[in-house]
Amino acid sequence: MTATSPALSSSVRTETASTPGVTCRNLVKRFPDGTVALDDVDIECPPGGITVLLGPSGCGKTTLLRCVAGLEQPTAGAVLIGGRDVTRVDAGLRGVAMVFQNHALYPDKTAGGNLAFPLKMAGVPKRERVRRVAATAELLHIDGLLERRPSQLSGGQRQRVGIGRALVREPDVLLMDEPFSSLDAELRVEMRAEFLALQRRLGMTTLYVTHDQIEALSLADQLVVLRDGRIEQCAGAEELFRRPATSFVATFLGGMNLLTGTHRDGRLSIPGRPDGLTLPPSLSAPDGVVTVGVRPEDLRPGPGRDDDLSLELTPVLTELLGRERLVHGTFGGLRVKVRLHADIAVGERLIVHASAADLHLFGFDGTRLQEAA
Ligand SMILES: Nc1ncnc2c1ncn2[C@@H]1O[C@H](COP(=O)(O)OP(=O)(O)OP(=O)(O)O)[C@@H](O)[C@H]1O
Repeated sequence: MTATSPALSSSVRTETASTPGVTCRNLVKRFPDGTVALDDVDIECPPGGITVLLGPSGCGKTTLLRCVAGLEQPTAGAVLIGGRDVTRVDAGLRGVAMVFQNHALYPDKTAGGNLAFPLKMAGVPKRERVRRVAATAELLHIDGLLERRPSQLSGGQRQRVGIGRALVREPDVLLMDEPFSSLDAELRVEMRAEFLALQRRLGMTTLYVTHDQIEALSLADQLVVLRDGRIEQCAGAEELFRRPATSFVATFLGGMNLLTGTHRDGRLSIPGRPDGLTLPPSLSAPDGVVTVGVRPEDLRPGPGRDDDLSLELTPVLTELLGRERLVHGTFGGLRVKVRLHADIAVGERLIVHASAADLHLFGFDGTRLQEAA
């Protein structure tokens, strides 16, 4: 079955001749040393939308981009662009451009020279080259910097040139591999917003790799979480955050607390807590090993209500986040994080509650058990 998100942003275009989507069909990539980087990956990237690939280091994100770009040949499966099978088509003929984390600019060329280079290689006549470089530079606000070499540019300016060098080719498909991860936090947020506005304006189908969950949530029309070369979940960003399909997705996106124990008759026995935990009556969990998930921001101090889950924690560490604090506590042998507005002393008793509606239930194999959360 092809993974495609049911709840995509309205800004995603329907497929037209000018905006092809990208399909990865049963992609497998096994490297000569036996490493399986992609294991039967099916993704449908909607035309004009941003599909974000998210997952831990080594899960296959870059390999997937490289297979779409044509820089890597898959061991099995196919890549389709606009419905056309391009698996055996040269990278330069796919209508795809890639932006790398480290910009990969030519140090000896000026910014303008870097922008013009891919056009020169493609045999674009000089007049047209000059026109396109000027238009791209204006788009990215680097028109005053075209005479400078990369060493004379700031990190953000260099990355603008990197993006410009991809856009100047007017690609149908833009592939971005952690493009802003080397920038400082403030600039990263600024560049991300600028890129989003630009992508919405130009509407090229985009595959975007990131480690950063905030970046993933803010950019994705469709979010794909990869784990060990396989798709863990593919959905719209909000859907994926609201209803993670597995406990892995739940912890990876939003750092959900997972309380795993053995359930019987409304009580969850947890290692190190012989008294266990009483589950809210409305949470219908099967008997046996289950995991109850709750996000740090969904736990609150103060009086509990009838259908709440209540936890008595021992705080072991607190971190200041700004207005809030992240309190790391223990509950038996489990670690639990809570976001609080007030400070709390380490070692002090802390009782927190969560509404049943904010709880997520996963089975012994980590898959989601309940439909609504
Ligand atoms: N040329 C190669 N030969 C052998 N194994 C490789 C090769 N390139 C990548 N791998 C392996 O394939 C797996 C996926 O690598 P990939 O670079 O796609 O992961 P990633 O999710 O992009 O990681 P990161 O976030 O750290 O960049 C890893 O186990 C990696 O070691």
